[in-house]
Amino acid sequence: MAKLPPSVARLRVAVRDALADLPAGSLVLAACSGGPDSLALADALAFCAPRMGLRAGLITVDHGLQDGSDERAAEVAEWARTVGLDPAEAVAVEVGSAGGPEAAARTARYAALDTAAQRHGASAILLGHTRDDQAETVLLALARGGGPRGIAGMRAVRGRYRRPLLGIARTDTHAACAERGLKPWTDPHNSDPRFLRSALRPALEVLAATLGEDVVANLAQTAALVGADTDFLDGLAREALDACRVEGGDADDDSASALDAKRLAALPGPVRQRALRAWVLGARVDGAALNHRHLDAVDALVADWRGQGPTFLPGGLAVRRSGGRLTAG
Ligand SMILES: Nc1ncnc2c1ncn2[C@@H]1O[C@H](COP(=O)(O)OP(=O)(O)OP(=O)(O)O)[C@@H](O)[C@H]1O
Repeated sequence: MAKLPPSVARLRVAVRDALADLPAGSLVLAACSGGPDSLALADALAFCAPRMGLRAGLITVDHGLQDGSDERAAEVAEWARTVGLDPAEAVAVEVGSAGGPEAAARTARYAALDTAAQRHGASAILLGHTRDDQAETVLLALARGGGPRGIAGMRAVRGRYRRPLLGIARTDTHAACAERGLKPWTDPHNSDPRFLRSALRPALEVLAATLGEDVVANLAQTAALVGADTDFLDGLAREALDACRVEGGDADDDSASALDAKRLAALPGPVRQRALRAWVLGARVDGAALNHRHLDAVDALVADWRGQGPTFLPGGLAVRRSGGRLTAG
């Protein structure tokens, strides 16, 4: 019997490990662009799922942004049927313009994937982000001053989404496609420098040439380490937040409860700042527009209190301190 190529084996092990906790009979969907990463992922899923007592399907989203994208999506769905993925669906979406082309496509894509998962009762949706994508994410977060939350990069599990390939090199997904005779589609955006990630690729190549090939793995490893620390601190912050809550504000008001400023001030900075972030996010703030300057201003009401006025957050939420209490409304 021919030996399994290492790239194919690594992908299958990664997919198997990522699905190990799912009960038998669960449906897992691969989100597949038709590109090499998610095609290799879908192929590994088609192999692993039946051997694990799981059901497996594929969703490909047609963003309608390029000529022939509908045909490409139909081809991906057709291929999926041939390898036994069921459901195998091409879903067309309308892409808006909010936040720029990449963000608008992403928003439409995730909405379509969520809807498909609900329609089919899927337990998990798999994304094909690789170790190289993770390294790019970390580099971008470092360059933008993203802080630990940004440097933690993409999470292996986020709600129903899973990323089995975060530890797998892009060279492996490409090799696996070649070994398995898969014909990935090359997204012209992936080499279009107008798109930020594409623009980062040469920067990573320079870093790898200067510091050694391990740079990509090390950046991805940094994300995993920082992610674990961040999760731990977030857990402490949630407990601390609950301990700081006091009755306050208008009983009819569904805004966040009031907080005891003195108790907050006694917390270590990293825990306090995370607790305050969790608190405002629970108070109908526009989370996507919330940045560190907003959070610093909220923190100053506790840690640098000089009788200052309210701090206004995206979405119109006002955080104020009075009578030793912090309220948001
Ligand atoms: N049109 C799409 N339909 C379904 N899923 C998609 C689509 N585009 C992206 N995805 C999912 O999101 C992941 C990340 O997409 P992105 O375009 O950033 O990645 P990529 O590294 O170019 O991956 P790929 O080689 O799979 O295209 C993909 O691996 C795939 O799981």
